[in-house]
Amino acid sequence: MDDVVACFEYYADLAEALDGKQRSPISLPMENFKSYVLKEPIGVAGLITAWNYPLLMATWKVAPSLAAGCTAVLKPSELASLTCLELGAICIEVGLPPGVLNIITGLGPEAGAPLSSHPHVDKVAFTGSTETGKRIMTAAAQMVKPVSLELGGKSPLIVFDDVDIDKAVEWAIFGIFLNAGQVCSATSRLLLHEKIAKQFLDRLVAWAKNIKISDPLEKGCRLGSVISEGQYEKIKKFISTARSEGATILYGGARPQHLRRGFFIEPTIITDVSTSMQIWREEVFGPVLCVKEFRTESEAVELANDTHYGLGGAVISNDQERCERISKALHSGIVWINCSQPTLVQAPWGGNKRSGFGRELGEWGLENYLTVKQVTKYCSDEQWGWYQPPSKL
Ligand SMILES: NC(=O)C1=CN([C@@H]2O[C@H](COP(=O)(O)OP(=O)(O)OC[C@H]3O[C@@H](n4cnc5c(N)ncnc54)[C@H](O)[C@@H]3O)[C@@H](O)[C@H]2O)C=CC1
Ligand SMILES: C[N+](C)(C)CCCC(=O)O
Repeated sequence: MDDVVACFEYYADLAEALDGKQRSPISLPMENFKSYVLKEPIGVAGLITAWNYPLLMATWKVAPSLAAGCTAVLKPSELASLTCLELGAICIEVGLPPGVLNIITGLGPEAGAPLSSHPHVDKVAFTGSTETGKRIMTAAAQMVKPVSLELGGKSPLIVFDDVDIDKAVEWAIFGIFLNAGQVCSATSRLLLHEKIAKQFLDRLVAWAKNIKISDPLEKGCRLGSVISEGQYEKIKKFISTARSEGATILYGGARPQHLRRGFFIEPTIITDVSTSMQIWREEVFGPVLCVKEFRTESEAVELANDTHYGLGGAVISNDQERCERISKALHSGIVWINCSQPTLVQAPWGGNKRSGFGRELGEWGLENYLTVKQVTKYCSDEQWGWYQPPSKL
């Protein structure tokens, strides 16, 4: 909720600053023309979001689209619509004019698809799976409608041998078990320097054992159930496929013994992974971490970039120059150094490759909903002079 509030406050400030940025002059190499730029709302924004951070993901789109001066139609996930409906109620309470923010609920094909293909929707911003992202892009293409897509990921976390083990282990845990791993940017592939691998894995298991798994409403809960039975079954299938492909389930992999009901899965750590395995290649969207070892920096980078995705990436090392080098080498839209997941509303958020394109948050998030208009004025008193003037007689 704090992040939701911070996001609305941030874009309220950017909305005010936008007026001051209008008519910004373009420097030209001649005097008889003057040009400036207007930034105008793109029109009606269609906003389609997923269930994993339902209110926050909606806010990342609603706040900048309204700040840009657009009207918006929000279609939250059918699995988690209530907080967005509550946002609608708050908008009425605070006097947002009717029609500025519209919220429609329903299934993807019935409510989301018509929004992405509708001729009166001028832009679609989407967060969700890569498969749905492709469908939305295809539908929007028929109207030559701009889209921004924030899709899945299989983000790497590289840990070198010069780190404080417990500090790094905590980031590794936070990077994959936060929100039960249902995070697009989760660092779900851990790359460990071979010199510390054994010690690191021992501590990782010790920390994983210590995670409080419970009803999320219970105080101190750090791992709740996953969203649905479908997701639960999908995650279990990923784990059983990893096992059948020859990987080792080092820890977890099953329902916690103290929780008989609910879609709970233990924090799961998988080793003996090869790069052809499904668990290395595909997004699980659950509390499942796969681990590989590396010897050299270049091997670490090669393994980190061995994915069709490109949302996040992280490196933990005490060698700051190495961290900078790796930040440049990673093919992703976000790099965390000596941490994983902290998200700042001021900084751009989004991915490359099959993780999508376009950036949310920061000033880039506002640009998503603005179109750029150049205004060019001829300011000479002279005749233009391209054609021969006809005789005045
Ligand atoms: N990377 C990410 O942020 C997320 C990834 N996922 C992954 O995707 C898998 C499926 O989860 P879903 O919730 O079904 O994700 P999804 O991508 O199908 O749904 C996200 C949103 O798109 C809408 N939608 C679905 N089909 C649509 C269509 N044809 N046109 C327009 N809108 C459409 C849905 O109603 C929902 O609001 C999960 O198991 C997970 O692995 C899910 C949520 C977020
Ligand atoms: C804020 N954060 C990083 C925990 C989640 C952002 C949304 C996502 O990547 O699923």
